[in-house]
Amino acid sequence: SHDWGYGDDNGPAHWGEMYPVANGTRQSPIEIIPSQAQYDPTLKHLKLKYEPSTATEIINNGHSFQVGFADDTNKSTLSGGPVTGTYRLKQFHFHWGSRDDHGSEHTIGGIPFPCELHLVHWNTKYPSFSEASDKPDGLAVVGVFLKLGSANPSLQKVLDKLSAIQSKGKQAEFTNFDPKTLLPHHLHYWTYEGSLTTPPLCESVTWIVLKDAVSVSHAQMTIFRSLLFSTEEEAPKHMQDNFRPPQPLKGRVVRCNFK
Ligand SMILES: COc1cccc(N2C=Cc3cc(S(N)(=O)=O)sc3S2(=O)=O)c1
Ligand SMILES: [Zn+2]
Repeated sequence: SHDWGYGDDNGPAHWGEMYPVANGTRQSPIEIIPSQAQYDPTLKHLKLKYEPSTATEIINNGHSFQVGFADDTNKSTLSGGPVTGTYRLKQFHFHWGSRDDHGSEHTIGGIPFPCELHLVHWNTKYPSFSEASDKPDGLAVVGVFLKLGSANPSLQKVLDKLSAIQSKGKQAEFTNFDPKTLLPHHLHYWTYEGSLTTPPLCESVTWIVLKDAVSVSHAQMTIFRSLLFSTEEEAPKHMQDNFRPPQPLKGRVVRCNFK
């Protein structure tokens, strides 16, 4: 089948041909305009509880790389914040640019960051991740911006593994890692109802985008770009610019838990 990607003939502008929901009413990412966000005093603080031993493997899936987590228990969960109930951590992954002046999916006041981290959680009211993945309240994704600055030692633990998964389809063991070490100190956030930012683009995501960014160095950004979209057999294509541009808000309101 005509595989989706980020190229000229299979990139975001073409996704609607295979996935009509691409033109739906709650698509992601969006441009976040801080002055237009509504402070909601009823929003709870975000409760993230991650157990490092639940990290299992790191995979190059040909679109990004992701660190997967064992989700058969409530050892690594998200609760509170804008959601009701308990959501289990399934995986985290990133989106980044070919240069340091762009690469994130969400933007703030039209400004992009070089990289954006997504921590994907699913609602335990459903029996499994795949059951949850297409329900309106099925997923909660925490988005974290990475801004250029000093090298991030916690991120480096993940980047050190990328040489083992350079090509599409490669995976390696990856455990004893606490994703909390990738988060900023304060968990102030914007939240809105959206979608997966890649096919199948399901409108099943409660987005929780953190206001504070964490650091990444230029040298670390070049390690992201050393990954390949291509398999070992194909002509090498550097994995970069794997982001979808902001989508129409279509009347949605973005709320925040900070003034
Ligand atoms: C059966 O549904 C499934 C099964 C396996 C994987 C996925 N996914 C696909 C895309 C996708 C995009 C995400 S993002 N960038 O918005 O955080 S998260 C995510 S996923 O849920 O892991 C869906
Ligand atoms: Zn993502």
